[in-house]
Amino acid sequence: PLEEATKLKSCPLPSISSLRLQDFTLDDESINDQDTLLGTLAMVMDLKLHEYFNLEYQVLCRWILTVKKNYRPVMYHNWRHAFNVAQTMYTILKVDEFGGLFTPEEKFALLVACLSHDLDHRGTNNSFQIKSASALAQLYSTSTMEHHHFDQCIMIINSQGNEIFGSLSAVDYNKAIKLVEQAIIATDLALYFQKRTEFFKKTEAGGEDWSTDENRELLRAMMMTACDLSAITKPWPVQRRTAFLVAEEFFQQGDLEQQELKATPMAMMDREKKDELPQMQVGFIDSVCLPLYKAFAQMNPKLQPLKEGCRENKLQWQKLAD
Ligand SMILES: CCCCn1ccc(=O)c2c(N)nc(-c3ccccc3)cc21
Ligand SMILES: [Zn+2]
Repeated sequence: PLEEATKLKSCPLPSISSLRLQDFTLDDESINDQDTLLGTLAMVMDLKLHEYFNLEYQVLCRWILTVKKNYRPVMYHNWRHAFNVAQTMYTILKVDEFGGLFTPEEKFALLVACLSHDLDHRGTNNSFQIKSASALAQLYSTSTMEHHHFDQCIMIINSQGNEIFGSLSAVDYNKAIKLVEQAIIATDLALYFQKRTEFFKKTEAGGEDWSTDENRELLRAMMMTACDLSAITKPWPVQRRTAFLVAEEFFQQGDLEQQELKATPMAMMDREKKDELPQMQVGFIDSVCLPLYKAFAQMNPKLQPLKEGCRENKLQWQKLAD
């Protein structure tokens, strides 16, 4: 039978505007599975990355299909989440002042990392790996899931017919892989908390030189978090739906902790406390999300929609909490 990648390769690409891929308010529910694949192809092609890496189109198609297949059908950390994160990253990179800061290698690494950053997620977080002494926790004691996601990403990139970095020299291949690793590991929120104070100081002070290697690495890491959490910035109906998916995934972990680990889950994972969700959402927005989107809005007014969307959702959750 005709290979899936060959079928995908023969499909005409939708335009960026027809799928609204350059909108921060994009609701992925409006896009069918096939179009998430074509939309990903369209974003990579639009950034002219295939030319720069003389990427064979068939290899790019096969790689995207393999990545999508390696996401599990969990409530939140599934392929759709990876696609949404990549679409937000693409939209940020299309803001000239941001796109202009990064080389084609960095842009491709960021998109590859967004699409790969939660590969093979089981719907449980790092602390669950440690508490359950999972095989993954035996392998990686810190940023456990993030190291596994990177491991899966490399396994796919090195598997036959999926070698998207296949045309690179050994030196350039290692540089690309290092950029992807930094970006995927950066999605561990524990590392975001460690690095964000330095980032906020630099964005508040203004006049920072973001072209230095150190600052570009910091900025790439903060962009990964901003994209990873970007569901919190979406129009209310989209955010509300996503929040319930996240909460349900958390509750399923809480169920596992009670049944298998005989442990008491934390409030955010305890379905007996689901009435506290609106208040927890307000706390999450205030402590984790808003400061980050405010910093990005300070860097460039074209990123205001992220901050405004996040603020609007806080108001909506606050109303439900009162
Ligand atoms: C695994 C990390 C997920 C982070 N995350 C990404 C995007 C989101 O939209 C949301 C959301 N709406 N809510 C939460 C949340 C739910 C209950 C208690 C505390 C926070 C988390 C979240
Ligand atoms: Zn994620």
